[in-house]
Amino acid sequence: SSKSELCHPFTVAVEGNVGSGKTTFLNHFNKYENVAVFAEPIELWRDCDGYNLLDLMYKDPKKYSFTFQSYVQLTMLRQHQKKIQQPVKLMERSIYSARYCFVEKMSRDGLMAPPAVAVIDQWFQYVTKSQDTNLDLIVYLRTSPEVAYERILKRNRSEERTVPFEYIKALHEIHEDWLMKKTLHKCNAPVIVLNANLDKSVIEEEYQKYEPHILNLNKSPLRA
Ligand SMILES: Cc1cc2cn([C@H]3C[C@H](O)[C@@H](CO)O3)c(=O)nc2[nH]1
Repeated sequence: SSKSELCHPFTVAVEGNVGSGKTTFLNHFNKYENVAVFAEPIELWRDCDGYNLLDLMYKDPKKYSFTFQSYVQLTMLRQHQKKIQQPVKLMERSIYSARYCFVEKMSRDGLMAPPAVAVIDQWFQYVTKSQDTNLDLIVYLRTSPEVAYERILKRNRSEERTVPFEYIKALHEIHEDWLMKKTLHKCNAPVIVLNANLDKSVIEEEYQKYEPHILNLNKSPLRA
């Protein structure tokens, strides 16, 4: 592979609501040796120097949203910066969904005070301008909020037990604004949209449809 590939591999972020099937998607691509897969560093969020920041955030969002999202931004930066040998890097979410979806939501809900949002945003602006966090492709696992919520209940992650449907519905709308309507902030890369409502039994075909794009096999630009 050329030197340039080693500096900046073809970087794909899979984005989507909570419960949109990102882990299933990542597992499908784990089998390709040309792809380095980076799941969300949720275990770091559950144990930052012994503190489960994810649990603290859900239990007392007003008090811990800034703390949690500040750490999320750091851990996502580290994922963007990780050097790999493979030509393709596939990440679960990105520093962009951290800022544009989750910080956005907490700001709108008044769970993160404006001064805290300002500090997170200053860091976000500095980091995305001074580091190579560029994405070459976003894969949007698009679900209905109902399907996403159903999966959250089935998965039954302990920290998510108190998450109300309204939160998932609002996060869905924010993802739609960002990735479909493109009215929320600028979108940093071409977006391919998958129908992630499909059941696990048939969704592999949906993945296969886009494998050439995700594995960067077509050198031609994305067809509209
Ligand atoms: C980038 C990013 C991921 C992310 C996940 N989360 C929450 C949603 C899920 O309940 C859990 C795992 O994705 O963490 C969050 O609040 N803020 C986030 N920011």
